[in-house]
Amino acid sequence: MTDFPIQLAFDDAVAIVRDVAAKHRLDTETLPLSRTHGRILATDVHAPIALPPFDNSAMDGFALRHADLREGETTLRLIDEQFAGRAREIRVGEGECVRITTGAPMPAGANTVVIKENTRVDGDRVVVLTPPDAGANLRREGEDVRAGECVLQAGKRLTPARVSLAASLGVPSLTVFRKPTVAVFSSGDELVEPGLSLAPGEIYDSNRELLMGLLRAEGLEPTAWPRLPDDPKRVEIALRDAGCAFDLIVTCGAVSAGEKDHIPAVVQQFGQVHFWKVRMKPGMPVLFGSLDQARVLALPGNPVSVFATFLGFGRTLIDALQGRTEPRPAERAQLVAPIEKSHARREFQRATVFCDEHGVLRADPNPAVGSHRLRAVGESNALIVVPDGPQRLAAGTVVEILRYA
Ligand SMILES: Nc1nc2c(c(=O)[nH]1)N[C@H]1C(S)=C(S)[C@@H](COP(=O)(O)OP(=O)(O)OC[C@H]3O[C@@H](n4cnc5c(N)ncnc54)[C@H](O)[C@@H]3O)O[C@H]1N2
Ligand code: MOO
Repeated sequence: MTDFPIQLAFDDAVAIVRDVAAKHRLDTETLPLSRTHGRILATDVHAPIALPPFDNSAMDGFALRHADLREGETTLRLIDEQFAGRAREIRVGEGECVRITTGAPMPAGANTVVIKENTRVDGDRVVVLTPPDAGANLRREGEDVRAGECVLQAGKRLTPARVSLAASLGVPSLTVFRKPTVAVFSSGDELVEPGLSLAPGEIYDSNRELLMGLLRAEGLEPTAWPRLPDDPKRVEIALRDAGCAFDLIVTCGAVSAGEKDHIPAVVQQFGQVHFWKVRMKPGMPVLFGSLDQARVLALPGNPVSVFATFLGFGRTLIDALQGRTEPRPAERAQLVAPIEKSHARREFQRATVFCDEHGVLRADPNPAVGSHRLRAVGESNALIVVPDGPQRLAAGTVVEILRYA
């Protein structure tokens, strides 16, 4: 008997990840706007000013009083000019107009802008060739944002558009959740650094680069720890060290049933296992736990399993630690070829997702079988999520996809 769930369903495992991470949500920090890109907002932002902050011209032309215009041509007297920049004290009176540029504040008295191309200028006379509609080419104060409105909500990811919205409101800094610090471990006596030569039985370490890249793609700055040998004491010391210093430990390998799979024992003995082994394929031996101040995501060593478990749990964990409440957009695509499976586990299959000529997103499954076959991951750009239970999915069936490229 264990005091943690084992062999649990994928959705139950995701729920545990979300729950545990929410309880260990990271603290907040206030940063200048330029450093908030990609971060999760921790407090709502209310607009300190309206947007636009004043009525202004949408075009280069002449500001005028619409009531002065007649059918056909109208000649107005050019009395001044107002360019984008500080507002001058100008008033447009009857039969008058003011030269104006895009973004310049509307002078008092004017309510319409005629674009330059619809005029003929002769000294201080401006002939309006065809009358614009009343209020044409104006951008009204507050039409985009009213002062005091909540424009950005806590829990949302700061995209470039959202950061620039804060900038347009004159907000110089934002309070965001801290990014988790991450230690990455690969483990196994068979692993060799690319560039060195292989002795019989050895392989190159590919998972470390895979994890470093996947974590960096999430906006994190992972630290690669020296590779772990298959030595229980060394595994214990390294993981416990990292547990004191990092928010998140991501390991790969040494988590299954082999004699050299030491990671579960260390987490169990010195920390807490939240679950071990999930009904998924590949990635079944995945473990989630806590060690000192860190959450531990221990991924199986097979490269494709690393991929499936990172996309399946890693992203959820990183989001929840950072207080993200805005869900990532769910994506679906139509199968190009049928998929059949007889086992009960949720399966993650490599596929190439593309948009066909009718604008329909389609997923072409990659026929490679085996969680060691990394090449097929590189040749694909998404994982198809094949639901729990035996399935016979015909071509054309709409399936969930997890895109990674
Ligand atoms: N008797 C059982 N055997 C296995 C089980 C099981 O339940 N009972 N599970 C299988 C499954 S499923 C997987 S997945 C693997 C996972 O095992 P581990 O997480 O303990 O990983 P390792 O044994 O250390 O390695 C598995 C495989 O991946 C290669 N590997 C490991 N690290 C790297 C790396 N950094 N770069 C490239 N390749 C790596 C390693 O050499 C092995 O070939 O266990 C099954 N066995
Ligand atoms: O499920 Mo393992 O993760 O087959 O490769």
